[in-house]
Amino acid sequence: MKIAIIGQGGHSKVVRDLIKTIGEVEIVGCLDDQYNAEFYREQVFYGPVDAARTFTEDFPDVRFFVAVGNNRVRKQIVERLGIPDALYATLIHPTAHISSSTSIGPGSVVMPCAVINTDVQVGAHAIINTCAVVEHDSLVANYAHVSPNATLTGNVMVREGAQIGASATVIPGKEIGKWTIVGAGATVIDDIPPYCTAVGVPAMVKTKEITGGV
Ligand SMILES: CC(=O)SCCNC(=O)CCNC(=O)[C@H](O)C(C)(C)COP(=O)(O)OP(=O)(O)OC[C@H]1O[C@@H](n2cnc3c(N)ncnc32)[C@H](O)[C@@H]1OP(=O)(O)O
Repeated sequence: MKIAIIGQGGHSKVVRDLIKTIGEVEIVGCLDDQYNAEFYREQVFYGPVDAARTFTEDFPDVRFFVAVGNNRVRKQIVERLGIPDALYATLIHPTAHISSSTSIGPGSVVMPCAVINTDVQVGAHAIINTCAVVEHDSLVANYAHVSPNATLTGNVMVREGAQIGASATVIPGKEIGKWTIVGAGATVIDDIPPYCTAVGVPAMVKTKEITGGV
């Protein structure tokens, strides 16, 4: 598979490393708004994000991956490009355990040693980060991020764009509202509303966002 990576920050570095590990995937494009001109270096195309549209015409077999860690920015880029879902790659590290009954949407990545158990749904452009555990019947919706070492126990619903911070735990059956951030190390024992930040053990709502979602 040939792939064009969108975004050149820290998350992108890890994604490119994962791609090397997978093998059989060749990076043919690096797109980021830090490039204001289009050019080739060592047979790899570099250019601004919007070059992705013309890229699909020149290289119809290329798949795209938005490797931007910020959930909101990732969504904004996907919406701005309007590329069909089928042209996004789904990337899974070979050390991740994924149940055969799990579905993972386009543009999502599963990092090393993550475990995604039975009947989980992972939406599009989501991140299941290093050593995260997503237990049975849970949902990780579009643009959500389960950070390194976080644990979603059974039947947990993580709504669109929400982030579960590193090493946080959500007990069974709880819902994390869309675009909410659960702080690192939190233990969630109640539903958390959308558009807020919740921290601590047990997790309490700390700040209500005034900006809303994307
Ligand atoms: C590979 C990767 O890097 S993947 C990325 C993984 N990233 C993470 O896990 C980061 C998760 N983010 C956090 O935990 C952040 O601290 C957030 C989002 C919860 C809060 O960030 P900010 O909005 O910048 O809050 P800020 O640092 O100003 O702290 C606000 C208050 O919350 C407290 N607080 C912040 N984070 C936490 C936390 N994780 N647990 C407990 N309390 C916290 C602060 O002590 C402060 O308390 P005070 O008002 O009593 O002084």
